[in-house]
Amino acid sequence: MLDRNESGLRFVKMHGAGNDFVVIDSRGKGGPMMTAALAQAIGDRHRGVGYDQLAELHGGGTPGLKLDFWNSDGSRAGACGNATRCVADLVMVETGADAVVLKTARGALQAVRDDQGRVSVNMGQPLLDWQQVPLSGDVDLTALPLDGAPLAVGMGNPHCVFPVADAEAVDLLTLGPRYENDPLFPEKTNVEFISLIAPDHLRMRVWERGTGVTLACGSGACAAAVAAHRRGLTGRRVVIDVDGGQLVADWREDGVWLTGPVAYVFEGRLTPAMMALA
Ligand SMILES: N[C@H](CCC[C@H](N)C(=O)O)C(=O)O
Repeated sequence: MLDRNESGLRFVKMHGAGNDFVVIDSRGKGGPMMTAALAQAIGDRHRGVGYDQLAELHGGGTPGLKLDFWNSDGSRAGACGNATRCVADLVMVETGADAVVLKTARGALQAVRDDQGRVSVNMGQPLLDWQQVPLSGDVDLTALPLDGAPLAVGMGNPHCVFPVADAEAVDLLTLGPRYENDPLFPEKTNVEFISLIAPDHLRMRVWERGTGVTLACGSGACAAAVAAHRRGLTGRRVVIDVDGGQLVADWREDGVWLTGPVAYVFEGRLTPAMMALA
């Protein structure tokens, strides 16, 4: 057991609309320390802390703050909109600023806080070429025998978005893993089912690559907004009802802006026994 004087690796548990994160601060420590084995151990909801994504903040100074993402199965994620919003809030609280730039595999992402305490991040322009999503070839997904004629959208990570009549009725536990692992997606994919509530309002349920069913997915919300707009279902700005709350995705000239709530849950320290699993 850790006593009060013993040091351990500190973390903060946060969530954005129920999409939950362990945030590890490795600033000023000579680089990131996370390994796939440790990420997986911390991600275990029974033997570890449990999370949808782990976000490790590192770097700082002139090169800037950097953010890496891990899924609970120990795989890496190139983008995570909700964790970016949460960590941006954490940094803004610390600095007193109301804007911050975080460098991710997706690029340098700009985040701002509004007067209701919600945090927005510019997730960049969607990647729509098959090589960039990526898909395994130049295939027209609408011609495939996949239910609901999906659209593939890259947001720094792959998404397969199925517009369906009723997202509520979808068997997520069967269809999610089926499409996640379809050979059409060489890096696997996140899977979203969306249905139209109004031209500025969608319902979305999500199966995340490397994690499973989650209560919300920020990059998925961006991909859903892009897919729905391209299908002619919605305008460029949509409110998206997810299992854990509401997100807003707004496809602007400078990229897809994702807005939503952030919440702090607890702080903790990982024991040496957990760290030994690294
Ligand atoms: N929850 C995240 C996305 C995680 C994506 C991850 N599951 C992947 O492998 O791409 C979000 O808010 O954008």
